[in-house]
Amino acid sequence: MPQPSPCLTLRHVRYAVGSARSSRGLTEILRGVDLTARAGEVTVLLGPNGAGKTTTLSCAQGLLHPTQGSVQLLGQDPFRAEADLRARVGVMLQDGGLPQSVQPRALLKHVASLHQNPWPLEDLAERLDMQSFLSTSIRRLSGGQKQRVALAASLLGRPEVVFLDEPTAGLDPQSRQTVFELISELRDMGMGIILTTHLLEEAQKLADSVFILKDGTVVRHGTVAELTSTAAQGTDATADPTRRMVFTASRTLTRAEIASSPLAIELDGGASNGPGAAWMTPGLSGPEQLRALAAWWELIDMMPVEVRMEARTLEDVFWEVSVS
Ligand SMILES: Nc1ncnc2c1ncn2[C@@H]1O[C@H](COP(=O)(O)OP(=O)(O)OP(=O)(O)O)[C@@H](O)[C@H]1O
Repeated sequence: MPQPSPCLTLRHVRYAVGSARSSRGLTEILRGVDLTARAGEVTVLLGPNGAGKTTTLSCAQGLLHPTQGSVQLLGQDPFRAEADLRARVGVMLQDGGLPQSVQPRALLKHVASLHQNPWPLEDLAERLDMQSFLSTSIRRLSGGQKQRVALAASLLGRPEVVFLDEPTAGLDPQSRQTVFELISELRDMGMGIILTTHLLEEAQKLADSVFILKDGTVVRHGTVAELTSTAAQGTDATADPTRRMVFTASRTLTRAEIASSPLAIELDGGASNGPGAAWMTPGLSGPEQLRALAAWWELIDMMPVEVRMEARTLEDVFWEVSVS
């Protein structure tokens, strides 16, 4: 099947702040970002705090001009584009960007009036379960309610591309599910959706394409299946990259014990060493490695509370990238 056309491309985008002449010099925030997002797909940007996600989105939206490299958004340079491009692109403002004294209904009506073929307000409000607070001033809304107002404002113009910076931050599980469903539907309607999130489970469910940033560059990219089936760095070449084993320790492991493990082990998902901590080993090639681990448990006199095999997830890939 032919790939859908790109709605956004970033080629070798560099962005620096400061001045070569000042004592502090130039600080490079983006160090050559390459990224392609396609119409009818959800493209997710992941990365630890400070990786450069927001700066990448700002360059993609034309809010910042790259120091080097090029950006094409719907075939145009967004930094120099005219108003017609703005009407085709939706951007979700963070809470601080919403006018606080206005009611959502008035704000959304105003936004709708700026577009030729807006989404009917009542319909969108119903989809996002917003009817009960359309007439409450934004200042008095909860964080999750404000989040939905911002999302609705970005979608009202039926944009071809929408940028969503952490669209489900602060939402309860039910509202999060509502937003997931809406995003999936918009994708199926052909919208290009570019989003950042710290919720890796959400990224795994929604993403057609994932870009993991670290220190201002893309360190991994691909579909979730591609990322989770690529062997982790430092893994035995014979290991199955799609599987990992997790065991829950009954007590704290000493440094010497960890170093004596026959397979590299890491605390799972940022857990801390202690009783009940989950340790994982990425990729097991066969039962002989499990036997070696069991022999090690016997040697250090530690019987795990739980042992399980799991499919490798996007979260595993994220942690591998974050600690490497
Ligand atoms: N104008 C600026 N001047 C100096 N440093 C900046 C500027 N803008 C961003 N930075 C730095 O660049 C790095 C990347 O910032 P950015 O906001 O793009 O990261 P992020 O991946 O979105 O992080 P988070 O997940 O915390 O939102 C950070 O270390 C930030 O402090």
